[in-house]
Amino acid sequence: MAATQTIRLHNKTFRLSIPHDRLVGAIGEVAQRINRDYARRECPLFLGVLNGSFMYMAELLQHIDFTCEVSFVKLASYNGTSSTGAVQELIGLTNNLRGRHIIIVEDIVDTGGSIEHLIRSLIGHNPASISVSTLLFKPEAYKKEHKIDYYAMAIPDKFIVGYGLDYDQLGRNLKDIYELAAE
Ligand SMILES: O=P(O)(O)OC[C@H]1O[C@H](OP(=O)(O)OP(=O)(O)O)[C@H](O)[C@@H]1O
Ligand code: HPA
Repeated sequence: MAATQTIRLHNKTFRLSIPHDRLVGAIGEVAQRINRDYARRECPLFLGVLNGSFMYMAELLQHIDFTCEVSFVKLASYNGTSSTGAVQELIGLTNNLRGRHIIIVEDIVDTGGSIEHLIRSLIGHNPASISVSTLLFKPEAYKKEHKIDYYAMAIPDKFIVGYGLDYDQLGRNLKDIYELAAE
């Protein structure tokens, strides 16, 4: 069924930006790169960042062909459509990370504040390696130095929802990605 062209969430209108089949195609391609790079590493750990990463994680892992573990942590930094700048504490980490190869799984890297905070916390656990995988990357908004190793798609600096991403908690269930329409 064709995707709806515009939707309303709370008081805002969003228009269709990236249809589901393009997301899935791009995830398949990035998964093949991860498969090549990690084929010889001992049981890598995919570490998803909740809430937004759940859809990307579910699709990505169906394309991963090496033995791996999966876990999730939580950070929260956003209110409404702009960053509060205050990244909160990392919660939910129960794995022993010493000597592990960690692949962080994010729905979006925007300013980079969240992954910078997460990477700093993870380094303290002495993992063997850390890489970043994200469904979407906003290069024009990115303010940090850490390399974004695996991104399925680079997108313009516009607020988006769908496929795990929310506007004030709504829109995460949408199959497609929508961008905020000018009022
Ligand atoms: O690169 P940044 O500017 O830090 O933005 C990216 C982060 O913001 C969103 O999380 P949010 O804190 O909104 O939590 P959520 O996943 O529960 O929506 C998103 O899931 C990333 O984790
Ligand atoms: O564009 C976005 N949409 C939803 N959540 C986000 N978190 C960072 N950037 C975004």
